[in-house]
Amino acid sequence: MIAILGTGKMGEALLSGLLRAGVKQDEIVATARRPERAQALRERHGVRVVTNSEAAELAETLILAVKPQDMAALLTEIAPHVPAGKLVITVAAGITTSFVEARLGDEVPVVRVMSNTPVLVDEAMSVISAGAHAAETHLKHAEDLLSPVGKVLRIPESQQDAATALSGSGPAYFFYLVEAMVDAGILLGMPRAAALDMVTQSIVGAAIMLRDSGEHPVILREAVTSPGGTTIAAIAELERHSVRAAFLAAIEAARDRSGQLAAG
Ligand SMILES: NC(=O)C1=CN([C@@H]2O[C@H](COP(=O)(O)OP(=O)(O)OC[C@H]3O[C@@H](n4cnc5c(N)ncnc54)[C@H](OP(=O)(O)O)[C@@H]3O)[C@@H](O)[C@H]2O)C=CC1
Ligand SMILES: O=C(O)[C@@H]1CCC=N1
Repeated sequence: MIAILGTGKMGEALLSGLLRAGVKQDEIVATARRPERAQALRERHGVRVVTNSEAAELAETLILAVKPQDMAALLTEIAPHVPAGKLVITVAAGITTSFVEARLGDEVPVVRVMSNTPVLVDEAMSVISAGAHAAETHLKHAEDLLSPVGKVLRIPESQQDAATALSGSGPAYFFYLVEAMVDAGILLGMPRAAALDMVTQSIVGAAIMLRDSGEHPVILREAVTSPGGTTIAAIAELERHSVRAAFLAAIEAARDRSGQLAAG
């Protein structure tokens, strides 16, 4: 039995992914804080919604997906129900495996995961790291759960905050870029729907080329950039506005914020 504790946006995305991957409805339970949220989860997914302590008792694998600020309270609540035999998987920015181990007891195997919202379309990027008591079997189990909903990479826990900044938050940067490009289309007099179509298809095409061609992004960009042409006129403006430096600073800020989150 798998339990998802704190089934909000990310928890529900994982829940739906596990169901699509073939986990049966009676092999998974969820928890929620508000009755209306519990009802919505039951109606949408046909799973049982139980209390946190029931979930911790029932399941061998616990996926904790509350906000970082809510993690300490949740761990205190479930601690009496989590013996060393259970696997605890966290999906929370900034929450270290030692933070969890300190509250659940010494021997509990913990795997820290940072995934992202494309889990909803089976295209997640999930990075995983083992806590002090997580063995190869625990990492493998976490990989098996996450692989059907996207790509999984093992990384040292010291890189988790950086990964949170890059791929956990990553989709938001692309949505932001799309918004900005659609605004540019509007500025040029393009109807909004047409601009959104053009930008969306461009980002999908570019993403698939990047993933499937194996080419370096510089090569792909150079192939679009004709001497004296339109693309270089745009890139000159991006450079003039220090867009690359803005990305470096932004992602560094996200990494730093991830490191602060466990403190609340
Ligand atoms: N959104 C994203 O793109 C990503 C988020 N994450 C991580 O996932 C985690 C969840 O984020 P997200 O899904 O966006 O946040 P949400 O607020 O949507 O989900 C958290 C859910 O947990 C519920 N909750 C809080 N405390 C308890 C409790 N004690 N018992 C049961 N349920 C509880 C909340 O209830 P209520 O609805 O009442 O507030 C809420 O539904 C975070 O730690 C975040 O860092 C990771 C990767 C990407
Ligand atoms: O913004 C956040 O804190 C979460 C973590 C990664 C993506 N969203």
